Amino acid sequence: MNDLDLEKLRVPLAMPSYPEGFRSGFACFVGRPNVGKSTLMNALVGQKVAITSNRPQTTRRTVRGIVHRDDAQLIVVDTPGLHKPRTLLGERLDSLVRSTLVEVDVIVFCVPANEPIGRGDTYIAGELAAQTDTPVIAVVTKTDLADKRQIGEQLMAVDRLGEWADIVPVSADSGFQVDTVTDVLCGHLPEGPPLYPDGDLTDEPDEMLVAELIREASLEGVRDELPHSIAVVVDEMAPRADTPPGKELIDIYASLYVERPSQKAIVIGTKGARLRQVGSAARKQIEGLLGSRVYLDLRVRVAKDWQRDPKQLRRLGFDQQT
Ligand SMILES: Nc1nc2c(ncn2[C@@H]2O[C@H](COP(=O)(O)OP(=O)(O)OP(=O)(O)O)[C@@H](O)[C@H]2O)c(=O)[nH]1
Repeated sequence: MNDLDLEKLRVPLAMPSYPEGFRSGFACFVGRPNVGKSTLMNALVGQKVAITSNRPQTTRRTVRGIVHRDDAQLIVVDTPGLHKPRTLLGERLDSLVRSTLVEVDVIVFCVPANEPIGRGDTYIAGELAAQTDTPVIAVVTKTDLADKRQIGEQLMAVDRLGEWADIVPVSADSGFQVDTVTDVLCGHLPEGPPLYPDGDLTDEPDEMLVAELIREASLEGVRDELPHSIAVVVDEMAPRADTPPGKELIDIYASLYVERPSQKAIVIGTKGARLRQVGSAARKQIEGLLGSRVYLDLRVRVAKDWQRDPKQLRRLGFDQQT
């Protein structure tokens, strides 16, 4: 997992010209798990770059999506949900979030419209109040799941939680106010040239996106603590040599790590049926992402208690973020 070196990214591209008053910069989303951060980011960018699921703490890595407009370029940084750390992985995720907060131009604090404000929201609002350098936009998400009165009450409740530069209700699902969120965020960016070439949607390496798609497929239908025990690493990814034109194929070898042998049995399923389903669902998504046919070789391995073991965390790519 790479630490974000936003300063390095601020080196402008050698652009021939850009309009007077063009703005560019970074926004990051915070909020407790499952409030819709990844879904909203995908809606802003217009393509699936961060995986989503209905299980809390799906996002473990910082994923960037890039929104291109005629007058601005907004780079969206998605972070894991801030939560009270229980494991070493949790601690590292929290410090990743904190280090991201100070480097962006605007912070988006997400609270869902359809759930009462809870301790998690209050905790994060307190963390945000402790920093005064970066403006915070409060966003009330999932408005399609609440009625008008509920949304109004939630907007007032969120207003009472802290000092926000703006409060915007939005639904990533229906598209309600998604453009307004982009407008408000772009308004907080400094003036400057585009930082990414036109058309780039993310700077995540393909291997990372592929690993996330496999992890997303493996989360379908698993229960309890298992989702947090799954990590995916792409071991090898390369176009197959000597394929005739039109028959190109990319070979991908990936390992799906769990923490205990009992979990391995669950992931593999009876006679390998579950793993085959996961492989086939992931392959379809990866083929869409890469625009090529894919051969996917998926192995399940046990990395005992990896969430608590610094050496294993390093091997699974969670080491460089603190
Ligand atoms: N109806 C509705 N559902 C939504 C909306 N946005 C997100 N969801 C659902 O809410 C769940 C969580 O969404 P995510 O985008 O993964 O949430 P997150 O905040 O990124 O979650 P973590 O990765 O756990 O921090 C998923 O099942 C989404 O489909 C929305 O606008 N409307």
